[in-house]
Amino acid sequence: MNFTKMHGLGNDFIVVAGEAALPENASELAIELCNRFFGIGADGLVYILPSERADFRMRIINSDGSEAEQCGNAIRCVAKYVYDNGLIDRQAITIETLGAGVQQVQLTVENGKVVKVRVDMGEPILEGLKVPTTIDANPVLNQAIEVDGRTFQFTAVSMGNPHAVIYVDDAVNFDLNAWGPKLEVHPMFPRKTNVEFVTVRSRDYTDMRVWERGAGPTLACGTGACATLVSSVLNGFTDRTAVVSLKGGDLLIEWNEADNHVYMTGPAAEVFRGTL
Ligand SMILES: N[C@H](CCC[C@H](N)C(=O)O)C(=O)O
Repeated sequence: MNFTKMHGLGNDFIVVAGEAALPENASELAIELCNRFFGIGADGLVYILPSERADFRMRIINSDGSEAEQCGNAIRCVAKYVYDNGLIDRQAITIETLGAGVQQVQLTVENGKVVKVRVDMGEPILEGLKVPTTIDANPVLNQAIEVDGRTFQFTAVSMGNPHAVIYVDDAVNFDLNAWGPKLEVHPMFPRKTNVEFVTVRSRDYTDMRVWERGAGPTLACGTGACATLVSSVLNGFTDRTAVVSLKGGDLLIEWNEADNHVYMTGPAAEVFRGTL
């Protein structure tokens, strides 16, 4: 099996193209290959598959073997892969995902290689029961949630996958490992959740650190950055276009008022290729 190791702001993936469909053992493969000691090491295993509705289809399996509906950093890596490897020669392409259907993707190319990708991440889902959470509200804003005697307040946003956005005084130094795993599996989230800890710095700049569902602490989360921007607009903290600054780098996120779509712009990189 040939693979390409890629990342979006340090959120890293094993990318596999050429399969006609998701292999039966994709979940076990993801657990084995994403292991950073006994395998290749990555946050997820990504398959580029044929699509009847788009140029390509992406399916992403977290390092714990669970399939996610959507992955912002991975979709930028897929876009780079297909252009750099000559599978497509257009700079406006479409990629289908489980959670957001057919997505428009715009490539920026320098010296024949993709250096930046702008992705239409679709419309945010704000109805609490559809995120899903157990809270019947639309939207779920500043919902109290208690874990181990500490009460947080979260705003719920789905980008196809569930996110709980929590505002804290110092996201950069927040103890992610202490609280992330407990919130991820809280019963308020029937399909678990990604958790974003956010500090708003200005109307167009936020710091965010993420504990990902099925992957743990990652250096960046594209859908999490989209959820952070949407939540920050809903709470009146930022304008509709802002930088979400992650441990691995910055993403530019826009929640377009006219079409209600969220647009994410950021880099994608290839690190190495290999054969298993
Ligand atoms: N762990 C996430 C999937 C990957 C999302 C993240 N890596 C991104 O860039 O959006 C989930 O289970 O919903």
